[in-house]
Amino acid sequence: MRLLSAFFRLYPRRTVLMLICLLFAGIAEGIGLTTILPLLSVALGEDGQGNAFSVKVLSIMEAIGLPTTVGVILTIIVLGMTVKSALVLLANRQVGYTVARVATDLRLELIRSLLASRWEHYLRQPAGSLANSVATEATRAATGYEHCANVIALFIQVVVYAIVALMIGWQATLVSLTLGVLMSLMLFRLVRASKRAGKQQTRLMRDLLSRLTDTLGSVKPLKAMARYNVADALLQRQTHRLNRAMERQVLAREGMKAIQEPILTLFIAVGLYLALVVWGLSLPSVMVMIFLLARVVIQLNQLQRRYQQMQTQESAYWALKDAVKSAQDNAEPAGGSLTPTLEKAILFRGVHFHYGDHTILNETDLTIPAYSFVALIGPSGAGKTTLLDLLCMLLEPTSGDVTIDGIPGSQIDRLAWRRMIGYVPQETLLLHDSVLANVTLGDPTLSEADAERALRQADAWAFVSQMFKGIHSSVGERGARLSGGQRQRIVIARALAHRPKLLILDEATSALDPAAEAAISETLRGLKNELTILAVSHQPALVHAADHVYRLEKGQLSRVADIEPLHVPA
Ligand SMILES: Nc1ncnc2c1ncn2[C@@H]1O[C@H](COP(=O)(O)OP(=O)(O)OP(=O)(O)O)[C@@H](O)[C@H]1O
Repeated sequence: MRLLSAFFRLYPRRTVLMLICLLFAGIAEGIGLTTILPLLSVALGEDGQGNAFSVKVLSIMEAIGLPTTVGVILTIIVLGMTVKSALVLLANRQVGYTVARVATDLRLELIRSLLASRWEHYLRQPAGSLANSVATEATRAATGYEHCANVIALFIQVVVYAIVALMIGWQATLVSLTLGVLMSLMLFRLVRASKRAGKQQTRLMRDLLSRLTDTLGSVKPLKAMARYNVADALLQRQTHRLNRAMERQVLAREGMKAIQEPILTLFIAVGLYLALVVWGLSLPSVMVMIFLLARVVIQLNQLQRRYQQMQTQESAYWALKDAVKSAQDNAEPAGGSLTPTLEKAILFRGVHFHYGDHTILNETDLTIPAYSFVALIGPSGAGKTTLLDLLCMLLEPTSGDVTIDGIPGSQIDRLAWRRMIGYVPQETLLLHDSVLANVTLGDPTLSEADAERALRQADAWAFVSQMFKGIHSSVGERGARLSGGQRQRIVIARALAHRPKLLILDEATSALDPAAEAAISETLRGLKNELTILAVSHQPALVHAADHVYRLEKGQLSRVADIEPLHVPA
């Protein structure tokens, strides 16, 4: 019931409304049911000599001025059931809407909290696991709410039937109910088995999708080296384990179904034997009892099955909530409130940064004058990307300060600063969409003209305008219809589309041939009047286009005075 209280806290209005509808539906049904026995008494002409319960109901009807005829009693039964159905419909509507809401809210909560988390935390999240949470777990968690609502609805119905049955013959009902509850306790092992299998499903599904996403992301080398059977074997192992978890769920669910009915029927038979033979109740009373207790049996069956399903799905909800909580615990600290400008310079002063005991930057000083072109070189793993991450305020220095136009990073509105940056990463990730969508990323403030300008600046317009539908042509899955160099130019255009004040290029031209790289370097030099450029590169043309070149090595940053002359092939 932890799940119910969690949903109640999240959706109090909807849950209360649903509960009220179900409660009144139960009362309406109860009123309908209480008149079944009096109906039989009247139909059999017992007229005041039937059992005590019928006599009481009929006298109440007379007291409120209702004729005790078969027609009136039947009308009460029909009305009771109609009102009950209408209220159940209202309750189910609330449940249906809430189920959709639960899934949407959980998805949004997870995505928002992850995007607002620290960069180090985000990097630790496997992409497949995130996709699984958004697709599978959110849906399973929402279904959990549906099962939870059904458990409550069935519980109310069982209580109503039991109350009416108790009024007719309390001993027989009590015996049947006690035996029914005993049976539920006996079958509880199967509920626990389902819960365990559900938890396994959640964990295995996460692992499988993480592995699948990684494998699909690197399928080309795997195919080229004929190594995909290794990945395939791994995926198959995980899929089989998942399959076994699902089989355990089916076994527990079907086992419960198969065992429940005969045992409950046996208990009802015991109750009826006692009613008919031992306590000698009248035949109409026993007939109504059969009807009511049969309903109690069916509802109890369903209640336990729904509870079992709720337990199976519950783990998805808690897994999602844990992921959200962990992202929230790792939320980026609130930055400053000052609006940044970039008119003077970016300064690194005595910046120190380490990953664990691995020092990346050691008392580093760096000046990037506004409207200049700075290149950063250094061996692989020296910490160049880390320095860029510090500049984007994705990471924070362990000590020292990064200032923008004299304002320390901690006082700057971090999001406003990032909006001033155009970032071209090492990996060129394109969406399976048009060139235009890839450049604007769906930003409604960017027009087609902005995209065209950016494509021209990135030296991409020549090949884009040659494509079948020009800027509206699809780039294919991950940009598969373009060459590596063309993909890089699209990504550079994306970084320039919103007219950034600082352009950061992290090995952004590594896939270009020397002539194309020289052309882009020239274009970038031409942009210097509009923005500041920091390029991490080993490419000669970019390094030669820069005003200042720095080398990062073993945690130390040094200015490179002389660059070898550049030879660009004709
Ligand atoms: N999130 C991380 N956690 C721990 N260590 C990391 C993390 N990111 C990078 N590193 C380590 O920090 C060092 C610097 O990495 P970084 O990516 O900044 O180097 P780089 O100079 O950009 O390398 P390359 O030129 O190969 O891209 C590397 O040794 C790397 O293994």
